[in-house]
Amino acid sequence: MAGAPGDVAELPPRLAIMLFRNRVLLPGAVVRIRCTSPTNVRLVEQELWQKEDRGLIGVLPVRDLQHSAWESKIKSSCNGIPGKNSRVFPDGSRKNVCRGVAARALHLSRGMEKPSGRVTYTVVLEGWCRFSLKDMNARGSYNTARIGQLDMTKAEMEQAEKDPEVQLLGRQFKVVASELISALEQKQRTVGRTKILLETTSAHRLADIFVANFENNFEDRLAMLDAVDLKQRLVKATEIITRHLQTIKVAEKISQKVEGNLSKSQKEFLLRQQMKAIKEELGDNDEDEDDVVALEKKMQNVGMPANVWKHTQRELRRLRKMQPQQPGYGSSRAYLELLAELPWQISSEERELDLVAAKERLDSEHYGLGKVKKRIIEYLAVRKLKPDARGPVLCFVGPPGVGKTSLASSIAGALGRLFIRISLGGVKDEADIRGHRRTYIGSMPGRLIEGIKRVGVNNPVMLLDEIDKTGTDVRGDPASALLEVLDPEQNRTFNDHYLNVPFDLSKVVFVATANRIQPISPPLLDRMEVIELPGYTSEEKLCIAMRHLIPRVFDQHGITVQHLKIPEAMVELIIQRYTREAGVRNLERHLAALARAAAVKVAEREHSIHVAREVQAETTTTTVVEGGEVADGEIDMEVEAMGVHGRDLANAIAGVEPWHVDEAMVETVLGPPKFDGKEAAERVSTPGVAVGLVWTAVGGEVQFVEATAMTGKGDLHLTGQLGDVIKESAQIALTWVRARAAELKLATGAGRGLMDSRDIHIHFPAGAVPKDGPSAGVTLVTALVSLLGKRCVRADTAMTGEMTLRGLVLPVGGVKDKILAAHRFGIKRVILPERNFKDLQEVPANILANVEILLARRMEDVLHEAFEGGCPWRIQARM
Ligand SMILES: Nc1ncnc2c1ncn2[C@@H]1O[C@H](COP(=O)(O)OP(=O)(O)OP(=O)(O)O)[C@@H](O)[C@H]1O
Repeated sequence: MAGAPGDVAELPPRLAIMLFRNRVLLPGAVVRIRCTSPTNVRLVEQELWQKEDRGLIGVLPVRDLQHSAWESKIKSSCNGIPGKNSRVFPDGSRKNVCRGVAARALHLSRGMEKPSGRVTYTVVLEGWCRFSLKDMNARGSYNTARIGQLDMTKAEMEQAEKDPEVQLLGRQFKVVASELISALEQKQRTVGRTKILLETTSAHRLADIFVANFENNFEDRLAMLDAVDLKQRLVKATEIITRHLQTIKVAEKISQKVEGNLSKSQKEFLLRQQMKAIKEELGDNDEDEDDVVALEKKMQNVGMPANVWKHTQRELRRLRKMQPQQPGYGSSRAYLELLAELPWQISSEERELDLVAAKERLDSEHYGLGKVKKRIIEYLAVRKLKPDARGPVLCFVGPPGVGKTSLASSIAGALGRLFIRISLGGVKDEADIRGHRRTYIGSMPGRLIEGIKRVGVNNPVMLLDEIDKTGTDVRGDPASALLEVLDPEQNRTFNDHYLNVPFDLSKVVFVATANRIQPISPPLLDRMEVIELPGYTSEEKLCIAMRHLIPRVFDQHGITVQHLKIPEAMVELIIQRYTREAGVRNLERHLAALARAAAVKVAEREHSIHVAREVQAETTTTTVVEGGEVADGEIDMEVEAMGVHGRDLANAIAGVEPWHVDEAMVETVLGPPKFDGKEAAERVSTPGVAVGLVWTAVGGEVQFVEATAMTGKGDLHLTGQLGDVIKESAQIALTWVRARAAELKLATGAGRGLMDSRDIHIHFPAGAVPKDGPSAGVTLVTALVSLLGKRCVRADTAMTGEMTLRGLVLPVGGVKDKILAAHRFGIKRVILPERNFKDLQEVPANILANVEILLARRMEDVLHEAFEGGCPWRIQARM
């Protein structure tokens, strides 16, 4: 026996029969079965395992219901009754279709023997050819049957295949079969082996194999088994496979239709669900994803311009693709959060500008400053008439604490806009204004965008504080970035490097402040209108303190005039002895210190009142009986404790005298006076010291110049924080003095010796204030003449001015500030270059009434006024 299944030479007349419950083995099909029942185990053992040759057995399909019936039928009717080989159906009918398939074992394996002695076999069987059951013998340990071969032999088959009808049916079947293979191939199932069979195997054999492979229905398989006739078999197989093919096609169509009906968003939803599931599997936190959704929602509502929205969408997509642990996720998120938080469309409502109210507001918040307030009102009036007018940017220039910031905030109040202060002090990097590009690690938006984010509206009043303190270095020029900010043409599309999309700053009202004009770059200055605030006189400071600072400080510390009284005299004392500033910042600080001290006292008082009442409550819960007699049980009046907490505090101590600030208290709180008005007199009490007036970033300043002589070769040494110009001034001063030694009567005696053989050392001791102005020439000469003539300069005199080699005194700047500084310092006489006369108009009258101004054209005039009478070289002053 050889060849492929179906190519049957001859079957033996009797075969051992194995019953297949609800399964049909067809020729060409391969099954793997595990035999555990004693009958089958014995069958396998004897018919297959113990035979050297490959054994053949008969496989007979039976229905479940039939199974037991068969057992009995086989015993009663099938056995030994030829012609009764019929299949018994549940309805009791009998059909003459009792057929099976002879099968050969391709592989056999024997299971381990169990302790009970039982063994099992696993058999791989291949269907070989159909047979009919003639009779069954169940007398042995398993069934055997006499059989008759049904399938044709190879030679008969070849003959039959020549029939054109068989050939046609065969071709038809192969067409359907190959269609099925291609349909399955599309689904990427492994159908390779079946495909090969299609080309190499005859149609009738293929029919059995296809049905065995693709059809699970017991009845159909049974029908196939019954189809002994070739034509019938091909027709049956074509029908079964066609049906199978249709089912696949319909399923395909339905799934395509369903897919087509899914909208893009549904697909996205499905994909997201899948992603969520995957993330859950991976243990990734899904909160971030929810956050991103919230972020996107927020962004949809902030009214971004279309181009920004497009850009944002792109960034969002990028973020979604990232894992939260991935580097760059955090920065990408922070960036998107900034985009979501910026007020693209949010403006605070600008109320109708009431100029009268604005003026009242300015007056109520600031004392004096008449000119400044006038200019602000003009500025507001223009805005009222033409709201989108591209007026100049106001720039308040003045020393610290003169109210620049608070004026800007009053403008915001008058316009009904929000106020934001951007500090530009020390900004040297352009990125501080414009932000870093996002490629930098730790990049951030610039201060302007950051400020806009903080304030939350796109039309605030933005104060560019200390605009003069921006410097230029290798990291770029912040001033040029500011130019763009302040230019109405350009700030509509302000481009912050970090933001990377334009932001409209055109609705922002810019106000700037500076201590000095000089450091501001000319193009920037050109875009601004400078309003100077020079500093206050003592009288102005007193008024500011009484009207504005004290009420504000009290309010900030939760105390009232019922707790503390600061008399004017004490405020004056603080102004004179504890502060020497142009503004009122330190004054405010000192007043705050007094208020704090008072707050402590008030709190202590509160505590003592509280305890006293409680004691009273306990001891006075006694009975008071009219007539003065105490009678048990007769209660007329009960005395109750008073609550003195919280708001009752003011009432509780209402009866208590307010705390009056006196000199002793000022000293206790603020320490001993810092300035006593005698400093100048003390310092000029030795020859070689002169008092000059200089101008610095913090306004006018009093400056001592000390000159000494020591053994040397007649060199000049200069110390202090000095610039080149002042060094030159010192050289001119020495040259001038040496040239006039005789005239000044310095060239004789000790003076002469000092002049020629000794080094001169000039020192500017006042702190670390850099001094570069040219205006120290006059003071330097005076100090040298004092040193060499061994005469002291008048104690109450200060001077300012530059000079030429020929002794002409040149005009200088900042005269008003310098005179204010001298006044603060307690100096009574100021020597000025004659040509600065016009500057005196700016000096408040009350100052001029207190400080004597002496004007000089030549250096000799200055010297005449600087030294106290009796000067040996007294020169006629030309005033
Ligand atoms: N004329 C004034 N009337 C009332 N208060 C004033 C006046 N000038 C200054 N102040 C008060 O003095 C304090 C300091 O003023 P502000 O902070 O505006 O000074 P500034 O000139 O901006 O100083 P800086 O240049 O240091 O920022 C504030 O409390 C301010 O209200």
